[in-house]
Amino acid sequence: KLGMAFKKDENFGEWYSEVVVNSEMIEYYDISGCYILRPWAMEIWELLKEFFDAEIKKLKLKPYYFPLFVTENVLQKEKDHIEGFAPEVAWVTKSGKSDLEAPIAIRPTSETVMYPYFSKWIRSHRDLPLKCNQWCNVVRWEFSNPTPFIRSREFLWQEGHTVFATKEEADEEVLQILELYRRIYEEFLAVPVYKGRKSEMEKFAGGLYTTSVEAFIPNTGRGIQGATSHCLGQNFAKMFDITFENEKGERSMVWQNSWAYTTRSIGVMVMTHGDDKGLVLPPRVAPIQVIVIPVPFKDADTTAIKGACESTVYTLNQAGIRADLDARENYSPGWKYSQWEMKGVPLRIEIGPKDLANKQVRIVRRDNGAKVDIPSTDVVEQVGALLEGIQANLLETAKQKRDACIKTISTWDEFIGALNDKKLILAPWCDEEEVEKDVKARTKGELGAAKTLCTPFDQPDLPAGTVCFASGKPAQKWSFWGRSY
Ligand SMILES: O=C1CCCN[C@@H]1CCCn1cnc2cc(F)c(Cl)cc2c1=O
Ligand SMILES: [Mg+2]
Repeated sequence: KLGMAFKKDENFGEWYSEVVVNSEMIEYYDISGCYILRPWAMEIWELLKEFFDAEIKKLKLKPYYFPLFVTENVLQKEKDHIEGFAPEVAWVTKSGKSDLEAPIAIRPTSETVMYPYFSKWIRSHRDLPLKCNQWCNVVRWEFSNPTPFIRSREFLWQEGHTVFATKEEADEEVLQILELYRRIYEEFLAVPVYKGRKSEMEKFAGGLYTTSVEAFIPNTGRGIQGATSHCLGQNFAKMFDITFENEKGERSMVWQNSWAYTTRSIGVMVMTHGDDKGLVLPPRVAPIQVIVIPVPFKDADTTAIKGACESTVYTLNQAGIRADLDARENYSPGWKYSQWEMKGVPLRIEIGPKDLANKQVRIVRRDNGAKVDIPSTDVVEQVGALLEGIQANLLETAKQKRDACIKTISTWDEFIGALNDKKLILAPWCDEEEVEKDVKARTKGELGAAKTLCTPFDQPDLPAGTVCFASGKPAQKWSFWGRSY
């Protein structure tokens, strides 16, 4: 069966589940919140990883792999680090029929796994900076509605954990990594994001401050954290006794960062670009950028047509373009068009007897359906230009849709109105946590409460005398508010 049963603008949740399955990214699994990531998803993950890993290697990050398991007493090391998270920790309590002496946790994140060894490895300033990154899975036994890529009980991520002698070095790296996350979203996934700082209430409790890139899903009117880069300050140095002897022979505590992005990024891309024909892939993350399909005609020379298709694929591959041939005999061209549209392949090339005779190929764009006939000799240049055009068009279109959802407000009534209109709200705020808590309390409901998403680095000017939309006190900053994933 082909085609979508649900429409994006009518049944977003069902549409999304259908797209990730029909495009062969996801297979549902018999444990709730767990999903099988199939090649069409893993190849995207690998393309993102290729970029990010190369970039952090330039920053001198070293690859590590720490154990999946952490003992109870180490995990509990610091109450406030894991307060509130305890219910989502998964525990191993038995092996075979026998109970383990002490339960062992499966890592939900790796601070407590790594930092005792950072303490052991770091003695002198010569051991700094320490730059550790691992690509792995983590488990968080969440109970809120599981969603493929977006919220799952196991997910893939990279987690960077770095250690510096000075706060200045840490502060600088936090922003370098955040810029890489922006690039992942805007340059690869074609998803617009805002860089900003989390509030004291929303930040990572164990850290000093949290920065993030924030996306927005217009269909649900919800913000979504794309990736996060924390400065941990010296909090974990204190917890885990990570100190070093500086040049003057004094013992000092280190400054640390930690940062991550996850397979959630793939789900954000699906939600942003998908349409009622299925997935729409940005070329820079498309496992197949061009699918070439022979269009045989009753007595036409099918061998010649197939030959033309094969040489087109070869020529494109030689130019570094990810092209493939769909020469399956048991499917009609029309069926193939629908299937590759469902999988979101950016370009389709059709070659039939007429095209062969005219020494041309027909190219069809997935993003806007445009068809163009081009001379076979120009195929590499034209395909390259079209792929760049699609990449840019997807980002621009997504930016316009997101910007159309932004509502700048100044009063409580306007805030509630915008919230009900599924807007991304930009509001003047007094920056008091009590007020943030109060807004959460006053907007509680089945759709979830409103919260601060981030305080964007790029601040509009705040006229003197502007008051906080919720408290009426003098506003200190503009912040993004809204419901979120
Ligand atoms: O976000 C990152 C970047 C990469 C490394 N980690 C930090 C903070 C992670 C917060 N966090 C997030 N979720 C958690 C869930 C848990 F069950 C426990 Cl015990 C702890 C946490 C927890 O600390
Ligand atoms: Mg969580």
